[in-house]
Amino acid sequence: MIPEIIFVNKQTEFLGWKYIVKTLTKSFDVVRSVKTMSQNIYSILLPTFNEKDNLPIIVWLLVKYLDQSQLNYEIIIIDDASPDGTLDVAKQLQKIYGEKKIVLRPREAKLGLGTAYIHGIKHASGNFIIIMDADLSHHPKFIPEFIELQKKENLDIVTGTRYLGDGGVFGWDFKRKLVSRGANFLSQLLLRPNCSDLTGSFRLYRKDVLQELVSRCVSKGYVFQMEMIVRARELNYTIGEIPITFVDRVYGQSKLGGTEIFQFAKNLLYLFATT
Ligand SMILES: Nc1nc2c(ncn2[C@@H]2O[C@H](COP(=O)(O)OP(=O)(O)O[C@H]3O[C@H](CO)[C@@H](O)[C@H](O)[C@@H]3O)[C@@H](O)[C@H]2O)c(=O)[nH]1
Ligand SMILES: [Mg+2]
Repeated sequence: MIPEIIFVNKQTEFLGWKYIVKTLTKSFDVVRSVKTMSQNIYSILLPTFNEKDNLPIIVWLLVKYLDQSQLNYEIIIIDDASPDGTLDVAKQLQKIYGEKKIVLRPREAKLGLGTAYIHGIKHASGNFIIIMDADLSHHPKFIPEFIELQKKENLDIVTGTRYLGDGGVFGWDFKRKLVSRGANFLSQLLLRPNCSDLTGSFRLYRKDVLQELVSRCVSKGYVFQMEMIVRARELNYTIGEIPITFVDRVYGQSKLGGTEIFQFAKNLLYLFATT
């Protein structure tokens, strides 16, 4: 009789512990998921046109640096019917990393960089948006720095700058450097935006701020970047700057041509006259 009672007691004791462990594990899970839910979500927009060789590398680097920083994120690829098969590569990446991490939002034709961003924003589920080039000119290692500055100063926008501190440009020929410097100099002179790199396109925005800016922007091409900062200043949004290194692409070609430069000059004068 006595050994039986001891056995029953031992069994209830064991079941009791099992119950406590189970309940604790459940509560930890709840705490963990509440913590993740309250975290920010970052939507990274990658516009692509003929980037089949660059896309796998940039995605790998993004996953590496964002996972390392334990961030919640999604990568939205906006491909404009690239003839080199970029979309097929993007589909393979989606199979590898999953549909939650890699979101595909292709378009039927090459409709321009500015509208590619607008298209991406419509499908973004994050409360912060990161805009960057897909050709490895913008290194994902800078993203955690953008986020840290945004959090520290509670900023609306953080923009990468090639023209402050340790920032710089590598691999461009003299002509391209002149175009970039010239565009920045003229914009600074005419618009006085109080931002050192107006034409750069590596940026972090609060989503609602970006939506507001986009609704006020008239530019469609590369000049879109400059207009966003000018409009942000108009609306008194706060902007921080992080020095970045911009390295010219290894694979493929730049899509910036004479038409884009002409558009830039036209829109610069328009902004000068209207703001
Ligand atoms: N979807 C889509 N993507 C495009 C298009 N045009 C360009 N892209 C993508 O946009 C990114 C930048 O294009 P590049 O052609 O590599 O630009 P860049 O000459 O290197 O110019 C860079 O520097 C300029 C400042 O000096 C920036 O103004 C510009 O945004 C970009 O960062 C790349 O990922 C490219 O595939 C388009 O029409 N549609
Ligand atoms: Mg480029």
